[in-house]
Amino acid sequence: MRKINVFDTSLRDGEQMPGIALTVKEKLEIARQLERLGVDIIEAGFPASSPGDFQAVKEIAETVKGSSITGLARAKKSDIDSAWEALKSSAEPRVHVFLATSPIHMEHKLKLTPDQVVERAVESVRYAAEKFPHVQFSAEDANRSEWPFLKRIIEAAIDAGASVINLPDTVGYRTPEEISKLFEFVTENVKNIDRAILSTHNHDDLGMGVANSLAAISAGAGQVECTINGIGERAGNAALEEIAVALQIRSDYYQAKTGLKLSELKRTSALVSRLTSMNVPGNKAVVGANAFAHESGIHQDGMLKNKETYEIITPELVGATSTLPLGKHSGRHAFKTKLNELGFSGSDEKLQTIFSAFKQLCDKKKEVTEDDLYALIADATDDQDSTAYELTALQVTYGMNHVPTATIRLKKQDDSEIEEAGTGSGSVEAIYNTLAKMTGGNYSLADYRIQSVNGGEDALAEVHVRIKADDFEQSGRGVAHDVLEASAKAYLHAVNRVIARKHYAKREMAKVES
Ligand SMILES: CC(=O)SCCNC(=O)CCNC(=O)[C@H](O)C(C)(C)COP(=O)(O)OP(=O)(O)OC[C@H]1O[C@@H](n2cnc3c(N)ncnc32)[C@H](O)[C@@H]1OP(=O)(O)O
Ligand SMILES: CC(C)C(=O)C(=O)O
Repeated sequence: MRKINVFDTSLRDGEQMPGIALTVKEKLEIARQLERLGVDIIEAGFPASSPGDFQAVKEIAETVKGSSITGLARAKKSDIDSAWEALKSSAEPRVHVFLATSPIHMEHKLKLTPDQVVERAVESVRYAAEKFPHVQFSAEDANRSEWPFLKRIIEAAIDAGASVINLPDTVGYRTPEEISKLFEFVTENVKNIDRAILSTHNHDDLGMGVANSLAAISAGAGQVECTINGIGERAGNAALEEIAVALQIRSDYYQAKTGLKLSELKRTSALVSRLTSMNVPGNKAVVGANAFAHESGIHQDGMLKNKETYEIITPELVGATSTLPLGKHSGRHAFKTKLNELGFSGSDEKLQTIFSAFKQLCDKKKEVTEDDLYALIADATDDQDSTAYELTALQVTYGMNHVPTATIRLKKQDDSEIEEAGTGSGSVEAIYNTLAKMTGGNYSLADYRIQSVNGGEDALAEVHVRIKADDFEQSGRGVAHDVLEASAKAYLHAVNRVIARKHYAKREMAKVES
């Protein structure tokens, strides 16, 4: 098995993604996690580009010692000097010098002739090699460059001191077959290539970033450049987690491995997503929320019988867990398993009744939660406790310099009514204090959210609450034209559900004991 060096550029090319700007502290936090993940080289930034990036690269170089740290520099002495100042304290100072080699970049962007580009590359690599023990040279837009010119500049860069040669597909233009041919050409024709490691760096404009990286590895690349969650300029870079897991799962095919601790992938993805505010799509390979979620009945049945029927990656490998979410496409096997987990041990007939109600609910609701399942169980098991209390009257007095007071009347299951008044520092708190007193529960409010239904002046208020009761939390929902009435209903809904849940658990326990 060949060892492939993983070069993570989330903090440099990844940060070039529109909408991302990381602080020094955030970059440091990500770098520490990349080190934990076992990344070989972390490209921490572009020191000459801003004082903030300089500082981030410097602090990462000073603190992260388990991975090699590098920084980007144009083919310019001042950029290389800046990189040296930022990186000199790192364990193995390493710089990444780049210069474009495609006709369009040389002529229109750099305004240099090919000869001038070679001269500038050699001068810069030589200057960098006087300071840094490791110099990487990237031929920007290599994949749209002319091959004889690439051969010439790569040989010159290696002779000038580059030990890594990167051939990026800067604009994500190539196909896997074309990338393979380029790497084969370079391996076979560059006369001093045995003195350098070849690296691949691919963008995802045509959705082939990962496939191109894997093709380059097959064709001889010893280093792969990628980012967590595939963040990066435009459509992003090749995703590190996808490359790493493909190499692991298909090691029979690629005959190559990385030194990554794959069980850190999910955590790393979540951290990068949180700090960059870039959501990971649910269907994203390896780290998406659905990557190990099986909803359809036939798949769930297969999974329950043998996980290998539908899972080629064990979720534990990447630090995730598999789930069988219940929804419109689920079948009886998974439904029964879930209900048993929730403590249901009723007859098959009861189960069938609950399953039918569940299927009807799925046609109305996108997501069926555990609370919904408890409610379905309670309904089907003749549990009348699901509405232990009903709100029949509510009055709230509020005024500046007055203590808000709520007066509430509730109807109990035996049709008797109770009334109580209570205060709070605000109107909602007054209602909740009063309801807690009346229902006798020891509840604390864990979450309170309000939204309007339909908008407009006559919009309904919809309130969602979560209350904490003993060792679990229970949600409740209330809708009314008035915000305070919706708030009271939501709280009472949650209390009724707590009571129903406790009764259900008690009855199941009694069944087990008898
Ligand atoms: C493929 C890539 O991802 S490359 C990395 C791209 N990343 C970034 O650009 C992010 C950070 N960049 C920046 O903050 C700024 O662009 C800076 C600080 C680097 C430069 O800013 P400015 O001096 O204002 O220049 P500006 O960005 O407008 O133009 C780039 C200049 O660098 C030149 N240049 C571009 N690449 C290179 C290179 N590899 N080597 C030398 N010069 C280069 C351009 O030709 C242009 O030069 P000119 O001013 O003589 O026309
Ligand atoms: C600097 C180089 C490697 C780059 O980011 C690219 O070509 O995409």
